[in-house]
Amino acid sequence: MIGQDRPRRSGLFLPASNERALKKARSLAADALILDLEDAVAPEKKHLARDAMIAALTERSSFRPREIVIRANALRTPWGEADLTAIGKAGPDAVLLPKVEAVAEIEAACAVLAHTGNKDLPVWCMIETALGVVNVEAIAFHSRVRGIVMGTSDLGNDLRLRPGRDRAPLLYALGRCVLAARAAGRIVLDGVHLDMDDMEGFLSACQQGRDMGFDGKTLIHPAQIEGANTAFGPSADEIEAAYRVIEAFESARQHGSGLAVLDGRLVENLHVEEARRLLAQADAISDVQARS
Ligand SMILES: CC(C)(COP(=O)(O)OP(=O)(O)OC[C@H]1O[C@@H](n2cnc3c(N)ncnc32)[C@H](O)[C@@H]1OP(=O)(O)O)[C@@H](O)C(=O)NCCC(=O)NCCSC(=O)C[C@H](O)C(=O)O
Ligand SMILES: [Mg+2]
Repeated sequence: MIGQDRPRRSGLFLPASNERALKKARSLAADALILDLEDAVAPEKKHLARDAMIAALTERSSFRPREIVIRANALRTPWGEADLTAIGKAGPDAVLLPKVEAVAEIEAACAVLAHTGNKDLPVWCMIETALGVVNVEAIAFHSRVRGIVMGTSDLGNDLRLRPGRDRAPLLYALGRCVLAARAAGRIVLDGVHLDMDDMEGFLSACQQGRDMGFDGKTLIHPAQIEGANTAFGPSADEIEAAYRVIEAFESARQHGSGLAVLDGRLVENLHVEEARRLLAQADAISDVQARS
């Protein structure tokens, strides 16, 4: 696993062709910026977006500590090969492949990247079709894949479902993708909430995604960043509870027991692992904040 230690609570999409958004992004508290060359960019602006992406990456230090991920067009489109060639040369933190349905697409993308001399670029895959969900286990376990990102809008369309406010019709696909990503040790990000005026619905979707095990959520507007960072980051109460769990367990170990009881609840090794993971995430967030 590479770079799994950094926070990915919020992954903000922005069209690479949007100069104002690119400028704004340098001041935003998103953990990752996903510069889009795909669906947010009109066909006549694809070249412009690619050039803007290359220019942005020559100034990458101005975006730090944010992770920079570029979403390419698929290789089956007229722009995919040129996108991957430019991305391979520019060297972002990761490339995001859209609408991945089979391992062969990852191999083909990696072959284009390798032609540029970039053989190690982490690959994130969007799962946003029925076939993608069916093949998500093989996709997640591919050795170059580091992240799985849900494309819930395209997926809903492909499945012909109506997500509703509670997203119940999407839950099987979301859960299956979390399962595959966790089994393979990958990052996994939830899909976007398109209604920018519906903050209540957005926050509820963040909580649902957090409860399901997602690392974070993809976003479309700066106003969504704070809610995602709060929902997917540990709260002050959780941090305090984590310290207490570790302390209680270590004290029990010193007295020769493999179990502790804290506030009437059993504490086992797995809870200590969970507490240490939470504290490591809190440290990673503090580190990012200190570098902002
Ligand atoms: C939707 C938007 C076009 C709205 O933009 P705008 O009209 O500029 O909004 P505001 O006036 O409210 O913006 C206020 C300031 O914030 C900046 N801004 C806005 N959006 C972003 C952004 N995403 N990243 C960075 N900065 C942003 C504006 O520039 C204003 O700042 P300033 O200039 O200083 O005043 C726009 O939000 C947008 O384009 N959002 C992203 C859309 C996108 O990328 N969509 C594709 C990804 S989602 C997807 O594809 C779904 C997936 O594949 C699936 O299938 O589910
Ligand atoms: Mg999509």
